Amino acid sequence: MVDEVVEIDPFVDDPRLPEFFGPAWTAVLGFHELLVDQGVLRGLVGPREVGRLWERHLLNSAAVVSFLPSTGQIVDLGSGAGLPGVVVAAMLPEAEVVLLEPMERRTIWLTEVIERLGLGNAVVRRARAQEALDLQADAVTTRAVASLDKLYGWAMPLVRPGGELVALKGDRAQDEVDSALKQARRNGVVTAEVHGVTTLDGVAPTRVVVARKAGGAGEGDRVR
Ligand SMILES: C[S@@+](CC[C@H](N)C(=O)[O-])C[C@H]1O[C@@H](n2cnc3c(N)ncnc32)[C@H](O)[C@@H]1O
Repeated sequence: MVDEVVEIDPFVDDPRLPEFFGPAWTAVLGFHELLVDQGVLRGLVGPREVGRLWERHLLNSAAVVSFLPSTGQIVDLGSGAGLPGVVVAAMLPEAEVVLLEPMERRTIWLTEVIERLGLGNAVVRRARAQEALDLQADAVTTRAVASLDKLYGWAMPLVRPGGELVALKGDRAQDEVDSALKQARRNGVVTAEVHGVTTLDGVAPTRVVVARKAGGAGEGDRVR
């Protein structure tokens, strides 16, 4: 009789990881350890996710980084366990990353994580997006929070003119973009592009939606 099956993460000792994360490696590895140690216990990740933390969560989070500015303010809307925000803060040390999360229990975790990892460029803000309208970020990231039609209304008011929403999405990303055109226009989105991103060979590709807000130099004022 087997009580518990522990899935071994196939990427846990992958020698490509330190090179992929570069100077962020120590912090990202530390974040992985904290999630393994306390993530399930504190209700932040499901038990089955522990064996998939690298592929489904940490590398997946890293997929947004190439679409983000390296300086300025980035807001991670609905940060939860810190995905993708903590990974973004580790990989973009010159940017200020606001981990925006309404649930107190999760903000306590996020505060502990940034202290333990020494991420001086990250701050935690306890609020729903609709309550954080003073923010005017260069970019807003988000993963697993809501469908794009709802996200546009929550995220775009927090994006400065010419800034962008960078959303991790699944296989239906293009469908979401297509069915949220009205909400895109209403919220000042001028372009919405779906990018397929592969972080490491052997890791399932992910989709990133980049939606740019009107107001940048040389842009029209309607979604394409
Ligand atoms: C399913 S979790 C995803 C967490 C994390 N982004 C991830 O990918 O693991 C959704 C998170 O969004 C937060 N959330 C829900 N509605 C929100 C809102 N209106 N503004 C900001 N955060 C919100 C929830 O509290 C929760 O932590």
